[in-house]
Amino acid sequence: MEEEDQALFIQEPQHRPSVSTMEAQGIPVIDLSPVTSSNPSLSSIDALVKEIGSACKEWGFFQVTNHGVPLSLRRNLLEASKNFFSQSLQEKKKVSRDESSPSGYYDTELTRNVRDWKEVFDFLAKEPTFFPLTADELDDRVTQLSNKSPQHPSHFRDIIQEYIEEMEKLAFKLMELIAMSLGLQPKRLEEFFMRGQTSLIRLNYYPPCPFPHIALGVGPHKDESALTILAQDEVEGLEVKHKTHQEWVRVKPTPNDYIINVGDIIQVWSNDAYESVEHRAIVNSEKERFSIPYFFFPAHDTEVKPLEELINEKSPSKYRPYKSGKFLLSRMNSNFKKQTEENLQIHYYKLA
Ligand SMILES: O=C(O)CCC(=O)C(=O)O
Ligand SMILES: [Fe+2]
Repeated sequence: MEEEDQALFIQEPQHRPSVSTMEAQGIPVIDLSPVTSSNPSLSSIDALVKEIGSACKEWGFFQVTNHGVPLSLRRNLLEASKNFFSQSLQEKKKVSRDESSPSGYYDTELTRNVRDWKEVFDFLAKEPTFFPLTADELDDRVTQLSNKSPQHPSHFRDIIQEYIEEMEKLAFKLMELIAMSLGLQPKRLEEFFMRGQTSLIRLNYYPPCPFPHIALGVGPHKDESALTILAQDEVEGLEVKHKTHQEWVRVKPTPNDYIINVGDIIQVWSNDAYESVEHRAIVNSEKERFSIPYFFFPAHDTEVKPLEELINEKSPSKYRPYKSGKFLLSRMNSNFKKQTEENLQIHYYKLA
């Protein structure tokens, strides 16, 4: 990052990290071998579906083991990410994100209008990605987005593409399990992703921060995705807002597992049965930290609304429909440039 004015990063007192934050006890660790091994038994899948359902309901966050993603691939991508970010700012800026495309390098992102202490590199999972041209709900013009590729490291594009394929496989498996846990047909949610996707992978780099008590790596937010699959390195930093006692709890790094969180879209599809949970990343003054979230998104023109099977007279729809791509673009715009008003949140679509 460039030499910066500290004032830009200062969080409001209520958002500042606390030194005494507890390490989370009980974030569910779920073994996916029933769906990743070659001959699973029906009863083990049944038990898995139940575990996923209660993790989504109670936490909105869980970790998965035996997920089937080759560890070597994850290590290679982490290595490539380290190589990329270790370059000079001038080199990194050759692949800068700009207002017309969300892909590329960026070191001035905001979350809810405060600067994050981080650098990122974003890469679209599909090329081209069809996306709304503007966030205006009345404008139906569509554009095609493509990726920026750094020169260095040399195999960057191949590694990231291979990794995205693995993330997609895992995301589809998780969507099936989540659908089943809601009492839906296993493939019920797949259709939203088959016509296209706006899925995105992000390389996060959090440099050591000289004032970690007043800044954050990523400010508190909920992911706009259907779900997110996060790889963290061995340095802790992720914190999750506990659903019942509303305190921040720290997620212990598990370098071989993945952290899964329910995003805003599942919250709406499930009509609030599963909620998208607020989370943030803290920074520290000594160690750098890397993380790699994969945000799984349906086609941009997907009209997101509670699923018919899950609403009835007794439990009516809690949301008015919105277009997935419009919401995402509005958030991308407000993360890119400081706004005068509060940025768009999922509760905006909530029916009174
Ligand atoms: O770095 C982390 O652990 C979390 C990152 C995150 O929440 C995000 O990029 O949306
Ligand atoms: Fe996030």
